[in-house]
Amino acid sequence: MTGLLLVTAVEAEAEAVRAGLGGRLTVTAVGVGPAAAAAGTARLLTQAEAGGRPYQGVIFLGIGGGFAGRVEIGGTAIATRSVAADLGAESPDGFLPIDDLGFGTAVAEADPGLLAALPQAVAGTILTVSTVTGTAASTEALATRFPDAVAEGMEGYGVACAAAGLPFAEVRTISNVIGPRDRSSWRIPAALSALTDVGKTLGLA
Ligand SMILES: O=C(O)c1cccc(C(=O)CC[C@H]2O[C@@H](n3cnc4c(=O)[nH]cnc43)[C@H](O)[C@@H]2O)c1
Repeated sequence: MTGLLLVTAVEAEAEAVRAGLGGRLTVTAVGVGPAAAAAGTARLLTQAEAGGRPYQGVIFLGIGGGFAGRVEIGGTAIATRSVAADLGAESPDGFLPIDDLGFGTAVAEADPGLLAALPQAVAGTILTVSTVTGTAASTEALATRFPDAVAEGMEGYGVACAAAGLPFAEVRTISNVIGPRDRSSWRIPAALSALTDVGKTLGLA
């Protein structure tokens, strides 16, 4: 596929994707968290537009946490939608997303055309969080609010906002189970290897 902007959060993820792409597309690290990733993506899109070679779509690729029983470590999750899980307001009656506050939407739908170019994988909602989930209580709260959520990361919704109407998709390869924080249990090499496999699929599309 030509004209696609591929972005990751960090350089190690970009290198992993590049290893699979075989030079057929470029991939750029745009920063960790929704704000940095949105700003970095917007800059790349603006530069391409100014250079007369606008992108036709944006795919975010990165490692992420997976909900237990929904996706395996080393597996791949594809977002049917990217949802900013902590964008809204707390209330005594529970969390209120910005959709309920009248400030737009916390939901970015994936583009069906881009999904068709991605490998077969576990599909579902991928949550965007500014704080990595790290307790049993917050994991349970998210799993209850989002029964179809398969994974979480820190950039997807931000990148989708920067894409501003361009086709968008998010891919997460799973480095860790979402739950009580235990950094020693993260399997980053397995997740990076899976990102290389995703890159191979994209390089052939
Ligand atoms: O330490 C390393 O070698 C290394 C290599 C590649 C990536 C990393 C990161 O820590 C990337 C930060 C990135 O990870 C995403 N992430 C991963 N697991 C979760 C999670 O459980 N909840 C939320 N985000 C997660 C996140 O999108 C960060 O951008 C380290």
